[in-house]
Amino acid sequence: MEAFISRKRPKTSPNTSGIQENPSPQSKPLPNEDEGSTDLKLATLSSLFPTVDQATLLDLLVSADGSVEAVFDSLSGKPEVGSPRKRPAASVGYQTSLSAFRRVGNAEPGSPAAKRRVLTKKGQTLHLYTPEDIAAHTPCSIIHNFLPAQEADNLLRELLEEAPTFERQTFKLFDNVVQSPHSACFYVDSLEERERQKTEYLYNGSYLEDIRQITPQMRTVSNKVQPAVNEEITKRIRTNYPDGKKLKYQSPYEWVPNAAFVNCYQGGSESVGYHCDQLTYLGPRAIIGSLSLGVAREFRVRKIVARDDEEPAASKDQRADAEGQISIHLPHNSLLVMHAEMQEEWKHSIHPSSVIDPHPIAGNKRINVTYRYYRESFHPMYTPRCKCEVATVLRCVQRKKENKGRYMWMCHAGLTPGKDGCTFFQWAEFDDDGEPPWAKI
Ligand SMILES: O=C(O)CCC(=O)C(=O)O
Ligand SMILES: [Fe+2]
Repeated sequence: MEAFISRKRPKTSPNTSGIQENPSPQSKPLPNEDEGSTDLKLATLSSLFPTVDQATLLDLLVSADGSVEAVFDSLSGKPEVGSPRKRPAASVGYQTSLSAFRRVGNAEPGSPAAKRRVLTKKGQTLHLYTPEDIAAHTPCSIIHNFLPAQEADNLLRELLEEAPTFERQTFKLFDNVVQSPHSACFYVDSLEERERQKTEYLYNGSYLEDIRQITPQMRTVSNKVQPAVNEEITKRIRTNYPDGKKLKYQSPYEWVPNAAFVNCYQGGSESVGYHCDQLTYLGPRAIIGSLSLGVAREFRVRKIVARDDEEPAASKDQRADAEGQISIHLPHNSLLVMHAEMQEEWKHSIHPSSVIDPHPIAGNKRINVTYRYYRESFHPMYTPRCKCEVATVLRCVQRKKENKGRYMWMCHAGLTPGKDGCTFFQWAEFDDDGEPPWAKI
């Protein structure tokens, strides 16, 4: 079984704008290596169960790790698996929950142990659509149709007008200077903060020149994102974390968005590669609220696999693929919350796509607003400085088993194109709430 999920699915994006979507997207065929085998399996199952719709069969195939035999068993009346004929029709066209079909073994149904069963396999991609599946299998939660339709459309229109002046960020990757394969711009709450940002905060070793003040519409939306994200955080702690307690270093205080990166992806080829967001100004166990507008795209996540120092250096791809990846589908007007486990333990990306459904307002563009909480105690005037005389970056050890989860301050200048930087290194200490020692002084 090479791969089990086709990226094809019934075209079902909700049309919240009330405008007719273009029924014939101008899209190139997708060179999808998975397609043949999955389609063949679906066709086989369709011929065996002509009354069961294709979306249900695909759900079942996913939950059965691609085994036609297991799906056949399930549909032939095995007790663990609910009868798909009794399933209510999905109100929107997303995949209905996999959980109804999951065999939970000895774990209590719905318990974190049952939920956290690894569904992905080496080299494969598990596609998730429903809030239940996303919360159960990733460190994220999603709210579909987050804003009133008109408000989402208006914000999209406004940001589409701004987007042509956005720039591609440049950064240093090993010895090369590379450009991000999409454009972005940074927005902050006030003009004073804009000035502070321009002169005090480094990003990839440089000061940002184009920083804008959030628009009144962005502020209104931010005021709605704030309580929604806080509610999701509370829910996540209660249902997913050991003993229903926040994680060590996670802030117990309210999440207050005061800055936002707005990203624009024009066409399916624009993307962002696998990365973790910078914790330098957010602190450990940061939480991010990410609003998607326009064209629906795939947000892919994968867990970082730690390794021993003695282990022979496996190839990067081998390690990356060790647990497969998960694709979260982000439709227009969805709010994704990246929870406290995300930045330290997982990587995320926006996957390039050969096929997109044009959006009635945005055409081939996707706009994304990532709301962030810059914590005062992580202002660069407080954080350690290196020999280059600039504030350092905060990193978390992710791969080396020995120190996994420890934080460190490192020289920023090594990230600046044209600069080498120094070798400054200092372990970072925080209290249980993620506050640095100077916060108490
Ligand atoms: O476009 C997205 O949904 C994600 C963007 C992202 O990862 C970032 O801004 O750090
Ligand atoms: Fe990111």
